[in-house]
This record gives sequence, C-alpha cells and structure tokens, in this order.
Amino acid sequence: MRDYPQSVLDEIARTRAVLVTLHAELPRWDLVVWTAGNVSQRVVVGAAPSADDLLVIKPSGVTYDELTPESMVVCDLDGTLVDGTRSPSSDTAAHAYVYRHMPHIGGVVHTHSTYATAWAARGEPVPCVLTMMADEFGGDVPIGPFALIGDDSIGRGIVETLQGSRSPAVLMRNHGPFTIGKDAQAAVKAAVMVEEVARTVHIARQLGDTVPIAQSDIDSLYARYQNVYGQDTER
Ligand SMILES: O=C(CO)[C@@H](O)[C@H](O)COP(=O)(O)O
Repeated sequence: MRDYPQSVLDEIARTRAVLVTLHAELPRWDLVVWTAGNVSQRVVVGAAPSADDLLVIKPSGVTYDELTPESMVVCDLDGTLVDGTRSPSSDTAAHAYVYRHMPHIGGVVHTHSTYATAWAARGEPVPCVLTMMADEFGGDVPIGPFALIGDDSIGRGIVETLQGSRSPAVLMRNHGPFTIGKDAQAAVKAAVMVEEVARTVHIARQLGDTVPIAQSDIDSLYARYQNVYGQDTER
C-alpha cells in the first residue's frame, strides 16, 4: 500500500469507516441473514475513475456485528488483495467487474433480501406499477442471468443487464439482488428500495391484477425524482 499517495491512503481509511456504517444498514433493514451480502466502494487512485482504482469490501464470512474498519479488505479491480488480514468477500470479482466496466459507479451492494430474491427465484422482472418504482428505478426491476460464483460471470451479468437500464438494481436469477450507485450509500439505498417494492408488488399480486403505469408517466416521474426531488426548488 506504500506505493499509493497519502491522499489515497486517507481515502481508503475513510472508506473503511464508511463501509462499517453502511454494512450495518443491511441487517437493520432485514436485507440479510448471518454473513450473507456485502457492500463495496470504489477508491479513485488517479485524476478520474479507471481500471487502476481500488475497491474496499467486507471480509468473507464475517458476521456484521464483527465488522470493523480494520477488518475491511482492499483489492485492485482484478480482485487481487492489496491490503487486509482476511480473505475478501466471495463476491469481490463481481464488484470488481462492475467497477472496471462502469466507471461512473462508485458503490456496489449485494443482498439476499427475501422478496427481491423470491422474484429472482422465479426469473420475473418486478413490473413498474408503483410511482415509487418509476422514481427510483425508471421502470421494471430487471432480471439478470443465472451465473455461478467464482469468476466474472456474475459481474458480466450485472453489467450486461444494467448498462441498458435506468434501474440501479438487478435481480440475478436464482441468486438475489445486486445494486449500484454513485457511491456505496446510493447502492445501499437502492438495495433497501428494491426489497420494499418487491414486497409491495408481491402483496398486490396476491390481492389481484396490478395496473400498469403509462411509459410517459414513468418517464416524467423518473425525471422529477432524479433531478428535482429533495432540492430547494422542490419547496
Ligand atoms: O451470495 C453469496 C454467495 O453466493 C454471498 O453474498 C454470500 O452470501 C456472502 O459472502 P461473503 O461476502 O461473506 O464472502
């Protein structure tokens, strides 16, 4: 790690602390059990995001209450360990692939949250029938391909599915949700939101047919939420 400038080392230390807080959000919102799931954040090494960047991620198989800044693992974007006393998450290759191929993405989250994973088990996209879905996902929550862990397959499935979508979430078939964002906090928010809408639409389906939203309305809602919501001009 000594080959990196102090500014990068400082950002790594800050990111390690941020990731402890963000990992705690997964059990807080009932998105994981035991050691399932993981959160990572990109650390930009040069003047702009590139394949030379680093990622910080949780150690594999460690329970959430044991996570500390020091336990967080640093890898390069080939998934090779750069700094850490434990093995990196078993999903590190998937996170690294996303960062290599989506330079605008700064955070990746994976959970096994119940309702989103149930949709993944059925291989059916969550239809955009809620204004909240239009706001957050700009349309349906897509299904990604079945992919075995251990190489670039999961990461490739995430990127191939999301590159053409406004959604920050993909339901990898038979596995569960992966979410992306400008940073890890944005990706954690998407993980919370995808479980919420997966649950609501599931319950709606149990009560009867859902009613689609016109594409023009989805586009209008998405544009407002992404560009106006929460800003001073909203008030
Ligand atoms: O989905 C998987 C494995 O298929 C992972 O999310 C595990 O559930 C958590 O693995 P670690 O991050 O602890 O290695």
